[in-house]
Amino acid sequence: MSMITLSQYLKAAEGAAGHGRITPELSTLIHALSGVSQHISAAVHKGALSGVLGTAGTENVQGETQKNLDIIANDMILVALAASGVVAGMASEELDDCSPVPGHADKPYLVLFDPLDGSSNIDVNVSIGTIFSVLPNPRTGDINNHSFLQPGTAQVAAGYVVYGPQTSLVLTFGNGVAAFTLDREAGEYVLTTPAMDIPADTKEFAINMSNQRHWYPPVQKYIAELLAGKTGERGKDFNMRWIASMVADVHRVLTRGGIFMYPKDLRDPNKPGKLRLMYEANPMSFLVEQAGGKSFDAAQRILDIQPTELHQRCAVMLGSAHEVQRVADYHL
Ligand SMILES: O=P(O)(O)OC[C@H]1O[C@](O)(COP(=O)(O)O)[C@@H](O)[C@@H]1O
Ligand SMILES: [Mg+2]
Ligand SMILES: [Mg+2]
Repeated sequence: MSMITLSQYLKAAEGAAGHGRITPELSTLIHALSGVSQHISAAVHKGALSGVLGTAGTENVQGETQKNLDIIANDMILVALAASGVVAGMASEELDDCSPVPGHADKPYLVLFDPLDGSSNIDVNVSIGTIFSVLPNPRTGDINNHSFLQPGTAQVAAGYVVYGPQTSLVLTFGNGVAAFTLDREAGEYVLTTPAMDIPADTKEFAINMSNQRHWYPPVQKYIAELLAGKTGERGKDFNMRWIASMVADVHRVLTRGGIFMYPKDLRDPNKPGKLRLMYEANPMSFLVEQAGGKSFDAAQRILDIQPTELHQRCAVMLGSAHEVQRVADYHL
């Protein structure tokens, strides 16, 4: 089997004709993310030996307790992307406001990221990840929070790295989805799945069942149908998985199909779901659609949402097309 490295893949994309073509600057940006993710992966791999576990004792803008690794990964990505020379500004789950790169307001790209997704899993040795979304710089002067408020359809690239039994990088430029596996000894990612493809049908769902009593009726109805199994109206048994790292749950969906849901619920009308639109839902929705799946908040396509705030939340239902369509129809 001839091996294609990430560098070779990016070179080929720079030289491609038409839709698959990427700019050399975008290639540089992905190289920077690939490099820093290898450092994060190495730290995660060493765990307690690298001193990255534990809680930092601070809170982020959403009032969530920060883990040491949340802050370490955030700082590493900020430094790497600023040094790439192609990024005008960044926004992160761990920063209240965006971080413009001084003197680079004219550079072509803005990047939003969740530096460490699945924080509750860091200390218990379960898969975690980094999620990123790349937007064009609107070049309207200085970079501020408003520069980032573009719908998901504007993304020029998106992806994630999952730090699991293997470290995998999954990437889209809007021309399909490719997955790479980190070869730790060689220090590079190698293409292992050139075209991820989510089957339209599935027998697997992912939702935090402990929130069941808070769900709205359409989600209650849909999940009840799945739980009824063979003797219910769906006529088949469904299995359930919930890793509680979106990146790992979505990686499973991209690998073998399934539906992943984090619905909004009745608890707090000012909190429309748990997941963040700009650096969780949008990049994952771009990947899922590019792999043939669907992604909705309730009944609206997530990529069409016009954001109004950097850290806004939204409901998420994504994955196998027929299942996502079915639960979306219950919301109409
Ligand atoms: O604890 P819960 O309610 O199951 O939530 C799990 C969800 O929260 C998240 O961990 C939020 O991400 P962060 O760790 O980046 O805050 C998602 O990855 C995951 O899907
Ligand atoms: Mg997250
Ligand atoms: Mg996070």
